[in-house]
Amino acid sequence: MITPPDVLVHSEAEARLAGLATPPGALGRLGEVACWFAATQGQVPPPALTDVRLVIFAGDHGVAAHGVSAFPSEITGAMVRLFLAGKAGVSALAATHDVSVRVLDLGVDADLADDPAVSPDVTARKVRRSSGAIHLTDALSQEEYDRAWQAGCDVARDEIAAGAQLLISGDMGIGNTTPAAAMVAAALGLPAAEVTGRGTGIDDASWQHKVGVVQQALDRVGARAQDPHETLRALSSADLTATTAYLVTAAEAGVPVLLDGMMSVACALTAERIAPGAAAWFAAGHRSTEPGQSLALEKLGLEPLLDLGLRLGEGSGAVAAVPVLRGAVALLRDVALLSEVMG
Ligand SMILES: Cc1cc2ncn([C@H]3O[C@H](COP(=O)(O)O)[C@@H](O)[C@H]3O)c2cc1C
Ligand SMILES: O=C(O)c1cccnc1
Repeated sequence: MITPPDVLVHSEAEARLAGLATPPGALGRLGEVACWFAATQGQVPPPALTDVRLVIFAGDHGVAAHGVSAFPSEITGAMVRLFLAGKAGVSALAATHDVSVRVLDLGVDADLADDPAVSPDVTARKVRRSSGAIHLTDALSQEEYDRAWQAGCDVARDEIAAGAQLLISGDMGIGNTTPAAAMVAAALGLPAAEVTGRGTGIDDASWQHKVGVVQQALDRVGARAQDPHETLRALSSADLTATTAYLVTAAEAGVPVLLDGMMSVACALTAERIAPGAAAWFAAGHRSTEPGQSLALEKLGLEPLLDLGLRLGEGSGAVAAVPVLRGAVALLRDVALLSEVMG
């Protein structure tokens, strides 16, 4: 069981919120998320939110070759290069909101280590080239699983040691909404049709096919999906396993996480299965268009800060929510108390 954020500090934060020179409740969800952040920092008023770190977990998925995505796997490696060049969607948001970006290749099909523009720390923890096609075979061997898990733990510890006040997980991997859907179905005991979305934008016929693939994966794994580690090994991938380990490690270390879309939240749901109580350290950045993401958030008891119709991934929805959280923290820190104003 994970130790939750400090309950006494949370009450103290609520008392300060109630005393601010604002009508009671006027700050709505901003007030709630500010109190949550204060509790994670163990301090009222909380420190200003300055050090926010995004780690993008990249990897390819064997299932992508089976008609589940609108795009080919070659995009994954190309996007990793674009993150490193600071030119992807999430790069623009992260630069605007002062969020650092680190990219980790756990299982990209392309051999990025050959590229002089890719620094060795990006590829140092690579587990394999492309995880297994989950409807036909387990995503990872036990040995690969252990290495992916360790990589996620290590990168979280690294970012925490470097001063992270808040962590974000991002994803890059064509086809990854398929394993993420399988992870949510396994956790919630739901059929594939309820959790499967359109990912990069597939048509009706491809969606029907994708539902069949997710269901085939669930049927193949059977009762093994009752175990969260087996769920990851059989139904996820190197990148999603590392993401889950990163989230568990953050919660164990008492560092809060702002969750992103389908992949981030599927991993958060799995992290909660592995380490009950972990979700108390998570806040939801945004609501994605993937149905499985909303179902998983509901199960975790998390209400997203933003609902913008985003379906990009990369950590973009969480990074877009950083200024909202920063503003909430500033309100709890910097607004005068009504008692002071009234003398
Ligand atoms: C150019 C491009 C950039 C992306 N950035 C994130 N994704 C997102 O889309 C993919 C998941 O959707 P699906 O399961 O349908 O393949 C992942 O790579 C995810 O990170 C992208 C996808 C594309 C095409
Ligand atoms: O929910 C997401 O993050 C998402 C949705 C579609 C494609 N890529 C990511």
